[in-house]
Amino acid sequence: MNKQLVAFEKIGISFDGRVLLNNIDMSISEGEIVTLIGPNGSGKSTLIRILLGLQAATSGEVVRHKALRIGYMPQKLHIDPTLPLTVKHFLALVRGVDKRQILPTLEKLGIAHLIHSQVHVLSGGETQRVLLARALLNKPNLLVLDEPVQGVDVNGQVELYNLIESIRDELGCGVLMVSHDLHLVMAKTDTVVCINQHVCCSGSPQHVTGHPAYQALFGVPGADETIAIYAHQHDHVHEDDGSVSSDDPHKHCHH
Ligand SMILES: Nc1ncnc2c1ncn2[C@@H]1O[C@H](COP(=O)(O)OP(=O)(O)OP(=O)(O)O)[C@@H](O)[C@H]1O
Repeated sequence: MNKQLVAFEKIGISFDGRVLLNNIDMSISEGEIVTLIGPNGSGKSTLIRILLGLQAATSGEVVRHKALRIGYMPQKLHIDPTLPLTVKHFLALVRGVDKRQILPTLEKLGIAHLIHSQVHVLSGGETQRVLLARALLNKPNLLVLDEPVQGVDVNGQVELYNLIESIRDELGCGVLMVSHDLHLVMAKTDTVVCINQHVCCSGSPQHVTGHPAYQALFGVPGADETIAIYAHQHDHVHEDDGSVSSDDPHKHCHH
C-alpha cells in the first residue's frame, strides 16, 4: 500500500454565505495520479488553493503527511511581458533551488535548448514545460497541476500527459491534476474525482458505457488508444446552484 500523502476530510467552504464546496472527501497517495474534473466554477481551483494553504476551509480538515513536499504548477505564468527574464533566471528564483539541477531538469522535459530564451516568447506548450520544470525543482513527492495542458494543442497535450506519467513513474510521486478535458487525461489517470460542489463520484477511469448525456458533453472516443473516456452516470439531480436536489432519494453517482 503506497503512502498516503494528503487526505481531504469533509472539506467545506462558503463565500458570502454561498456554499461552494461541501463535505469533500478524497485522498492522494504516492505513485497515484488523481484527476479532478467538474464544470466551470465547481470549485476545483479552490480545492487546490485549500491544499496549498492559500485559502482556509470553512469546515473539515486537510491531513498532510509529515514529509509532504508539493511542487505546484499554476494555470498560467503571470509575468510582466516587458520584464526581461530568461528561463534560467526564472527557474533560479525557486526558493532553495540547486542551480545545478536546472539544466538536467530542462533536459528531462525536452526543453534544454530554451534555457537562455526569454520566458515571454515561449509557446503555450513550452511555457507549460517551464512551469513543470519549476514544480519539479522543488523536489516534490506530490505534483499539483492546475490545468497543465491549457493553451496546448492536442498533440502537445498527449505529449504533456505522457511526460507527467513518466515523471510519476520515475519519481514515484503522487500527482493531483485539475482538468477540463476528459478524453486525453483519462488514459493517464488512476483515479478520477468529479466535483460539483460535492463529490459527484470518484473511481477508476473506464471506457464510455454509453451514457448519451456524457457523450454529448465530452464526445465519442476516437481510435487512438492513448484516448480513454471515463463513463459517468448521474442518478441524482443538481439544482441550478450545483446542490443535489433534496427530494432525490439517490445521493451518489454510479460508475
Ligand atoms: N475568494 C473568493 N471569494 C468569493 N468567491 C470566490 C472566491 N474564490 C472563488 N470564488 C468563487 O468560487 C467559484 C468556484 O471557483 P473555482 O475557481 O474554484 O472553480 P473551478 O472549478 O476551478 O472553475 P474553472 O473550471 O472555471 O477554472 C467561482 O464562482 C468563484 O467566483
